[in-house]
Amino acid sequence: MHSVCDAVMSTKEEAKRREGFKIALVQLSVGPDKAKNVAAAVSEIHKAKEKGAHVVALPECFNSPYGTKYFNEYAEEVPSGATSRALSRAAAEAGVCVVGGTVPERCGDKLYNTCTVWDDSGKLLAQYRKMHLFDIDIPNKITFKESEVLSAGDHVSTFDYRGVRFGIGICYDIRFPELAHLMAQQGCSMLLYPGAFNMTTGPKHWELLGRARANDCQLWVGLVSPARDTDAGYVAWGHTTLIDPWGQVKGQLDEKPGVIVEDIDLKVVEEVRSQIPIRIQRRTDVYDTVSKNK
Ligand SMILES: NC(=O)CCC(=O)C(=O)O
Repeated sequence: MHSVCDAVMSTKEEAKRREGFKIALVQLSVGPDKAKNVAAAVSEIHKAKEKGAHVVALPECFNSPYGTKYFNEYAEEVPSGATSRALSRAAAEAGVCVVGGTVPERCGDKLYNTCTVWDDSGKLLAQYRKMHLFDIDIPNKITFKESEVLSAGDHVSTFDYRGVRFGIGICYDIRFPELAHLMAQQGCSMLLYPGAFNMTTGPKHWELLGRARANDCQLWVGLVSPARDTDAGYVAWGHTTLIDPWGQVKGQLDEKPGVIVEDIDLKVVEEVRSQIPIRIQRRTDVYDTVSKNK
């Protein structure tokens, strides 16, 4: 039987929980050995738990090198594939929520760039397929065409954990403020973008876009990259970054493997939103962003 004292304690604990949580953004070294990549991710999930993390986020394409020629070979079904099963088990064993970066997902004859999210019992909480495919051509710098191999997702994906609503975008998705706005409108306090920018657009836009989305949606943003491997066909910028709802960088790695473990204070979301009330000042009589697909 629960006493009044127990009830007061649990209300206090609940109130504290609502104030925030600890996040780990893991910048992994990714190579051609899939099993090794997945084992490294699992090991980092356990280490993050030891550092007190409640939510652990991995980078884009963490089980495979990033490149159109790799996606078919490394693709797995969700949630039956080996990588899904390993993430589910790691989340349950460590007792954390795992935002599983991305993996090439096979579904029928289609391939997607997909993020899976696992709760602390190992249950699949969310599955998001990259909506804006990375097709760019900057002459003499970088040409990339994900759409040669991948199909685009068409659903916005948010999930709730510890009473907090999170939204997911994948890398190039961050260039599209409409997606971020939809997730903010749906009640998100934090957006997580597993991403692998490159040596041309990374220095120019990675932090800028993260700060822009944090500032215009007034929420926390986490950008999670693989570490840089200069021998890889696609060289990632790295610089995993955590940004607060004021648009300020609260933590940033360089190009090497590493992890950011930080407290996420949810009161800052309310503070910014009440002090600069753009959310209620939007001229939706003139413009709007609406979702046509939940
Ligand atoms: N993996 C990606 O979507 C890369 C996006 C990118 O580098 C960009 O500049 O945008």
